[in-house]
Amino acid sequence: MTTSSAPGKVYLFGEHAVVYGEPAVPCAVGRRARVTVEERDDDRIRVEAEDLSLDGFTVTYGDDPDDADVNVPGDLVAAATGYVDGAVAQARDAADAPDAGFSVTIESDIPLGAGLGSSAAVAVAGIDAATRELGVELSATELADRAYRVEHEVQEGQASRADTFCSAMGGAVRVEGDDCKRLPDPPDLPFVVGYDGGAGNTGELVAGVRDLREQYEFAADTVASIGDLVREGERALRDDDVARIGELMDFNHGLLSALGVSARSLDAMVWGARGAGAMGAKLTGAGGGGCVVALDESDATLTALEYTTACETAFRAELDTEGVRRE
Ligand SMILES: Nc1ncnc2c1ncn2[C@@H]1O[C@H](COP(=O)(O)OP(=O)(O)O)[C@@H](O)[C@H]1O
Ligand SMILES: C[C@@](O)(CCOP(=O)(O)O)CC(=O)O
Ligand SMILES: [Mg+2]
Repeated sequence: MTTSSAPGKVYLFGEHAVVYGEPAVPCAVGRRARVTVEERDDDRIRVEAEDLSLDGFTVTYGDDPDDADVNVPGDLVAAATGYVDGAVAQARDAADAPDAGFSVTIESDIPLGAGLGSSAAVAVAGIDAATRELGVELSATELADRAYRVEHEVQEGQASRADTFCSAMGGAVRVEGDDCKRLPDPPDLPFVVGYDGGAGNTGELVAGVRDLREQYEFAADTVASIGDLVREGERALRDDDVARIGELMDFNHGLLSALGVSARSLDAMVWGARGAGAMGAKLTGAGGGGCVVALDESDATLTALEYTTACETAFRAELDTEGVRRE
């Protein structure tokens, strides 16, 4: 039995635009997905995922999800288990063990589909645990690359390396196309997260931005402007200028909103945070519902979010310098 964990993340800047080759800066935070894998003596996969939105289920299946001995349609199971299936496929490939079967248990304190990168954390931790269970050790960069391929496939060919690289390496990272690196000395940022209790569908939201970008030149310009904003943000990070970082987060939220990926609940939380004096506030990740991230050293933003109707829970998040971890 082998267990690995990997962190979720918040985007300081650059989600969505990063899919089109602009830079982005995600930061790993101290909420993790833990994946435990045990090799089976048959070729089946059994997944226990209490947090999955199919009301918590246990499912056993072979190659065909329609065989699943669970009382829900095969395509629903396939959608919900896409990242786990992808992780298993990557591990089988890496270990040259195409018929390996696994019992997989997932425990996570990252809300699902909320922009905190639960999918990347599950993919990274899942590949690491499953390959180690088969006696193969991959480096963090190999894990990041294989987890990226999983996200790329599940998100139907539209994914960046940002979430998976950040989850595998930890810390604050910079991703631009295939060029991924850790930022050497990021400032200490007082992250506050507000969560509306909902979720957005990453694949659909990414497709919505792609369509707008194809339809309108000014939407393509908006994506390019996010790239300019991220480059300005990198200068602010180098200068430890937290006030400017916050101002740029506000601007980034506006540009994401123009691209149609915000939501009433996300806007309400952003304005709740700003009203409480946060240095900056924006949605994080794909949007549509889920989380916002704000910067505030004091407790004012946390308290204001707790009193914002749209907000289900609010919490502080610390930068997690550790990526994938062998438990
Ligand atoms: N605890 C978990 N157990 C099983 N699968 C999970 C878990 N957390 C995340 N996932 C997978 O990741 C998907 C959510 O990923 P995504 O839509 O990209 O949102 P995000 O990455 O922002 O959380 C879920 O539908 C599920 O397939
Ligand atoms: C919208 C996007 O930039 C980030 C998605 O993040 P999340 O899955 O919502 O946590 C997509 C991507 O980079 O693959
Ligand atoms: Mg995701």
